[in-house]
Amino acid sequence: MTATPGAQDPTPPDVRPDEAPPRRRYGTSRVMRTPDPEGDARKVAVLTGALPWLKEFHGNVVVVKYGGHAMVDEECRAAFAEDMVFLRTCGILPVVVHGGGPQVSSMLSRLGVESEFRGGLRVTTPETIGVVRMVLVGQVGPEVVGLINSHGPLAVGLSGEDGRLFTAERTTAVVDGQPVDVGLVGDVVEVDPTPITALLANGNIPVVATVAPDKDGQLHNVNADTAAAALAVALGAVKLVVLTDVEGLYSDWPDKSSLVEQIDAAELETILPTLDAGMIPKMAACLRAVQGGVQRATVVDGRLPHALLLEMFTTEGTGTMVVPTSTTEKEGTA
Ligand SMILES: Nc1ncnc2c1ncn2[C@@H]1O[C@H](COP(=O)(O)OP(=O)(O)O)[C@@H](O)[C@H]1O
Ligand SMILES: CC(=O)N[C@@H](CCC(=O)OP(=O)(O)O)C(=O)O
Repeated sequence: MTATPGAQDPTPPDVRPDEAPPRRRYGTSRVMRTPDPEGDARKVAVLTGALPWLKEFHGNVVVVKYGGHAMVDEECRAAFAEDMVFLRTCGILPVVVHGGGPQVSSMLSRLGVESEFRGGLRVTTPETIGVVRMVLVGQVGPEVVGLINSHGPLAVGLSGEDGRLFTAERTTAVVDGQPVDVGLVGDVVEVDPTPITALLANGNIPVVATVAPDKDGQLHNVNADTAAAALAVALGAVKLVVLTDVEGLYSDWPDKSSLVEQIDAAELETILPTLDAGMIPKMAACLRAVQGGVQRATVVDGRLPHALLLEMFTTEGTGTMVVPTSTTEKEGTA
């Protein structure tokens, strides 16, 4: 894969929230606060605790994969949009790669086409690739852009086709260790990050839909986890955060007490062939990201409002964090 790293903009333009909070008034109308030293101490601890992470991420690219299953309810969707504007306002450079698998499946079912997945990848035919593009680029993408822009007019949508952001190459799924044909499904073999770096330099939040042409112009369906990892590597991102509909990776799925808090690349590579369905492309993407130089890749529960902020700005973090091989710390790895 060819890539141009180092897309960071160390001096992002001043990005202001759309409205300043109301000022407390002094003078004749006195504000009578109920004393709450414990509450105040907690607030101060949260704010000062975030400082090391704000410093670490400032001016750096963070790729956020927003899965179709994480776009669950209004509260979570609004929290996601607020979080993106929060990051940008702090001088961090979020790049959103969105999914939309459930939305594609629901459109196909309305058209009388049953969805089939193998090894976590949708079997995509010349007839259905148009529907995939229509839903991802024409429906889900604009919805995510609109959501973010209702909290600050920063988001701009594009797809792997725009400015030749992605070049795809036909790939196969892996089922029981064997390659299986899934039709017009691609892997990202080349990234030209110019359209993204231009948007970042302009203070925008790029929102990427994951269809991409191959070198002959044939459109392919690219799994959004896969595309997010390729983009994170190409942009030299410090972090990949994958928002989904589980707490993280369970070592003994579906046993909910088996959540993995941290796993290194070597260990993940060993267990990857044993994983199921949607977790295959997700964990393969995290592995690809850290092996490609991204410092941390984390799978986070997108059903919890602001889980992304918890993950990024607290020492404990949340979800499952993938770290490069031989990094063993948990403390201090938000
Ligand atoms: N070991 C595992 N740990 C957690 N989830 C798993 C595991 N194996 C399979 N899954 C399934 O993978 C799903 C997440 O993948 P997917 O549905 O593709 O999400 P998204 O739309 O966010 O990309 C979970 O909802 C869960 O049902
Ligand atoms: C090849 C392949 O499987 N493409 C995915 C693209 C969307 C996606 O990845 O959406 P989620 O992140 O919501 O699962 C699909 O057609 O469903």
